Amino acid sequence: MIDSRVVKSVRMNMTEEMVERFVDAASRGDVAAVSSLISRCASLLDRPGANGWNALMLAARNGHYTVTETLLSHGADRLVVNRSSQTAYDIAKFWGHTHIGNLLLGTDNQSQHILATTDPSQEIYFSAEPLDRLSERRSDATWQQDKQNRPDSVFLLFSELSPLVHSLEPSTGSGAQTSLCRFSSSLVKELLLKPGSVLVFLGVERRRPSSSPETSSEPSAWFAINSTEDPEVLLKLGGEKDLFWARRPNRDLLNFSQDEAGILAQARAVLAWHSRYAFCPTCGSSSRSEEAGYKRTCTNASCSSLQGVHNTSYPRVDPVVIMLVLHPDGEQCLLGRKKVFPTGMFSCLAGFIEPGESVESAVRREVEEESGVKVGSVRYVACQPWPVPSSLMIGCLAVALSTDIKVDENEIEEARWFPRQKVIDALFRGGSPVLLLSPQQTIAHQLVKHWIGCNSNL
Ligand SMILES: NC(=O)c1ccc[n+]([C@@H]2O[C@H](COP(=O)([O-])OP(=O)(O)OC[C@H]3O[C@@H](n4cnc5c(N)ncnc54)[C@H](O)[C@@H]3O)[C@@H](O)[C@H]2O)c1
Ligand SMILES: [Mg+2]
Ligand SMILES: [Mg+2]
Ligand SMILES: [Mg+2]
Ligand SMILES: [Zn+2]
Repeated sequence: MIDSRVVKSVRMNMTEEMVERFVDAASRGDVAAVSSLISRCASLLDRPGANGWNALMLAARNGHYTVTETLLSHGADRLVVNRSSQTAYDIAKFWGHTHIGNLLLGTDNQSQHILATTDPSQEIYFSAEPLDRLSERRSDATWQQDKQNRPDSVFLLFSELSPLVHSLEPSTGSGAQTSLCRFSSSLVKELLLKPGSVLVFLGVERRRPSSSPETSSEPSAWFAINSTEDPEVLLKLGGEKDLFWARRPNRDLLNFSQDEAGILAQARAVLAWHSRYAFCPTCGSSSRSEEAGYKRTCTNASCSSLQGVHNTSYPRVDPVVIMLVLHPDGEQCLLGRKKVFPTGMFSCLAGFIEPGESVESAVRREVEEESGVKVGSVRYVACQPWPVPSSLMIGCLAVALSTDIKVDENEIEEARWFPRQKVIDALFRGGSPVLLLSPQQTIAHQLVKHWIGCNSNL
């Protein structure tokens, strides 16, 4: 006679073994095994393995998109937590699998749609890093000279900080409307000898475009030049091509591909610093560019800036907080408009961080100064280099403690609480006379989208 306890224990072992096989398949990204095991035993879906992690968490941990999708399509519960109280979404986010995080946030078709549109590669405009900056090479004059002479090196041309660009055919499909004009060393050789030219080494390509011929085994170096020569004369350097200067910073700089925008953010901010620091901030003597454009040194031998390290000798970045303030009810957000905004446009509040201030304090101070609203908790979300001239926008979500609005009319014309649905309409159904958001290339837009995405799971 078989002891029923033995049968039960054997069954339990078999189930546990199956659970382990199932979570292991999810962890390895084996979609076929995951699907076949679910079809044999649907109850496996949310079962945790011995370490407390279920299949969805492991797929999220290891970046397996299709497995995550399969598990969700079978109804996996995305709110289950592991022993550290993390959901699969928390895990995907922690390990940087943004696309899986977005997938996990969606609860229905509507929010899937919303989230799908938040992922045009998920990169924040101006923040791509296609070049390796190779900072250790900046003081290697021989290496720099060699790179400047190479035929495959790329030179970008700026006049008064505006880049020389050409229009792209819409058929390129990248969404970019303009592209940076690339010059070879022979074309800019003479320009580099002019006293008003400033040269900055940007870095070397991390990846070679597959279409470009393998002219050398080394990746191409990129440089930026700001010239004070007559812009009309400079245009002729490009030959017959249809080139123009992208002059309006807040508009013309937003039409590039993600990679070019990243290069532009670096080049323009460093060149802007050169144009503003031609004279030493310590003694007023002239200063000269060194370290491939990453340092300016005072020409006055007795200047105290030559003793020790001084931040005035290096390119400057101004930190700015930009925040989407949420109403305590979680269903509205605070947006403001400056007088200069187009009609109907509202955006996140923003302000420069002051010396001796934390990000959180700056968020609370700027929101209260500009809108009269008091803010409690603050959470960092993402940042964006903003090369106008050289800010770093530090994007946060913040929760209001008070709701009465009293704007500082010097900075803001109007601030209002906008219900979630109005914001969704403005994001996904185009702007309306009621609410027009800033373009998607801005972090303000991305913060709003992020809030809508997060909220869809609540
Ligand atoms: N990418 C985006 O989504 C986005 C959105 C909003 C603002 N921004 C940028 O953020 C920056 C700051 O926003 P703001 O204008 O509301 O800031 P703000 O609220 O601090 O007000 C600006 C004022 O601060 C003072 N100020 C203090 N430190 C400064 C500094 N280092 N440089 C210039 N002025 C300084 C000046 O008097 C200036 O007029 C703006 O330059 C804007 O270009 C970007
Ligand atoms: Mg302010
Ligand atoms: Mg402001
Ligand atoms: Mg301020
Ligand atoms: Zn000096």
